[in-house]
Amino acid sequence: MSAPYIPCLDLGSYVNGSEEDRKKFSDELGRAFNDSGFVTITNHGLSQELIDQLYENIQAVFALPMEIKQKYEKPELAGQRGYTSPGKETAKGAKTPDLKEFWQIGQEVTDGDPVKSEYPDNEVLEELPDFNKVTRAVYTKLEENGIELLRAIATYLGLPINYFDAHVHNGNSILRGIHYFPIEDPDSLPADAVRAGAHEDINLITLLIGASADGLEVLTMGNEWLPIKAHHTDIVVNVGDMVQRLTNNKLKSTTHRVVNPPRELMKTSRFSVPFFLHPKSNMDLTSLESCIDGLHPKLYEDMTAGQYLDERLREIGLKK
Ligand SMILES: O=C(O)CCC(=O)C(=O)O
Ligand SMILES: [Fe+2]
Repeated sequence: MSAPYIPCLDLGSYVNGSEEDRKKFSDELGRAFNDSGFVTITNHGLSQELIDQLYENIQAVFALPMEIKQKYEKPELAGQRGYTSPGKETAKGAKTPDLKEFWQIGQEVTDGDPVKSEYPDNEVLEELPDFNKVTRAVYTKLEENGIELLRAIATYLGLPINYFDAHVHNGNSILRGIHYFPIEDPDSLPADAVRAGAHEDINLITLLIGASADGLEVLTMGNEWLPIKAHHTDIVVNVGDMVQRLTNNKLKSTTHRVVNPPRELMKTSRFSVPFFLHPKSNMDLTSLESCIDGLHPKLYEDMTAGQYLDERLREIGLKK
């Protein structure tokens, strides 16, 4: 169950519901994104079996010896595919890198779309053949959910329901498996070292599969950190900077972080799997005219999604 500030919505009522149910879902989603920028979602169509397989596989990857994992670390890909070791990503504006390692999986283009040439190949993990199959299934399901959520947002914004469809078809989305590793000696850490420093997501929207332990917090409008209490099987969904830009801050890309566990749990791992839904790089993120008026002057420079992503990857240290 989530705190009332973060509503829990039934995605099944949108995907399979009546016109009235769909309108209600889209209004509630839009209002929440206008307010806290976060919701949790039930009835998302990912079976418990698939989620369990995902976690088994994610845990198995990070349990591999470092020399195996590093075979799949390609700094020239700016962490966008395969493995990224501890100490590489630093939240924008922070000095100390996050206490995490991660693995990224990107889009597979299979319909002859020329956008294929823009995407590096996925790293195929030879040691765990199931990993590639399971993560691909999760990628596809989360992408489908994300497209439905963007349709509901388009309706809320008064845009044609399929406004985002062509932009996200074969988009540059990323599934990221994260391991927040055990901290053996907390006293040896810099005082500002955290699992994930306060940040906003870069992409359109993020869908996060039930993190394996507490720790995720969002910054409320009252400037307080609120822990997210999602049920293990729920998906947490939040607005990213690309939707915030497009809507000239009508929908909020809310700051969030992952805090370190209490001292007695420092030696435990935390796993989570966000899916960062990105459009194709040529999507224009110029703020919608309908979101600009005397009370809401235009805040952002015009930019494409590709230009914006490039700028942000440099800011967080993944791209040199
Ligand atoms: O691990 C989590 O619960 C959140 C991760 C996150 O916010 C991110 O990777 O952008
Ligand atoms: Fe995030």
